Amino acid sequence: MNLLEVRGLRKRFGALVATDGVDLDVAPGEIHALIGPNGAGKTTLLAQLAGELRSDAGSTRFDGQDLLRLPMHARARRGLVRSFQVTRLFRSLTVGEHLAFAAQASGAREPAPGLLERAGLAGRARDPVDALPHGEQRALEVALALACAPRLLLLDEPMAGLGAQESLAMGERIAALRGTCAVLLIEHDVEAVFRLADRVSVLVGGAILASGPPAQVRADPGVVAAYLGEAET
Ligand SMILES: Nc1ncnc2c1ncn2[C@@H]1O[C@H](COP(=O)(O)OP(=O)(O)OP(=O)(O)O)[C@@H](O)[C@H]1O
Repeated sequence: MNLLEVRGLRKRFGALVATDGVDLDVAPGEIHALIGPNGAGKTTLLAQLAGELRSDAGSTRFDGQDLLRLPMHARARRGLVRSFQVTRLFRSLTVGEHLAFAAQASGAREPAPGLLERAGLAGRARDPVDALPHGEQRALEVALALACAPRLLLLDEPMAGLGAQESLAMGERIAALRGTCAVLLIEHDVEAVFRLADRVSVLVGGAILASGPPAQVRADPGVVAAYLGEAET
């Protein structure tokens, strides 16, 4: 059974149809990448799934349960967790304090053992977030989401703004989650996506153009014409 099943999802902003009847499946433990041109509706779709934006029509089932009326925090408690940028407000708190808050907010008493190591932040628990280099702040964002014990982690461009080395390290950390929690990630770095993902879905004009294993999607003439031709040159 799929962990996430999205059917006919729609979202309109005035006259603009941002999400135009999206069907999407995410299997337990898989790494699923959502790619597509700028303005295709990727962030909007992620916000709808997280419960941050209300959908106009369609259904979203998570672990067999209809999410329609569930607000964001209730979705997070069921294991559908979106990562957010570390806010400026709390930058003087330590890495350990951030993780403790995130764990408590999700109903756990403390962060799972080994979380810092899994996030690539071993030895950083007592450091203020201010002191972390950019790559480690992005790693902390993933760690905060992991502290909420996700079964499906939603990541919006986790490699954006990272250098080549940091980007590779982030990819390895995401790959290490395979099988323990599912990941749905938006990413513009096409090479990273095709290395990392078990399945890739391509969103164009608010609708899914293709979905399948990376090699199949990469060879799809419709995908090449609509996105990859441009993204890979
Ligand atoms: N709150 C909003 N109000 C009005 N229009 C919006 C709003 N949010 C997004 N849009 C529009 O919806 C469309 C989809 O935007 P979205 O940010 O979801 O695309 P995206 O695929 O994530 O793009 P990018 O890759 O550039 O981040 C765009 O035309 C955008 O301008």
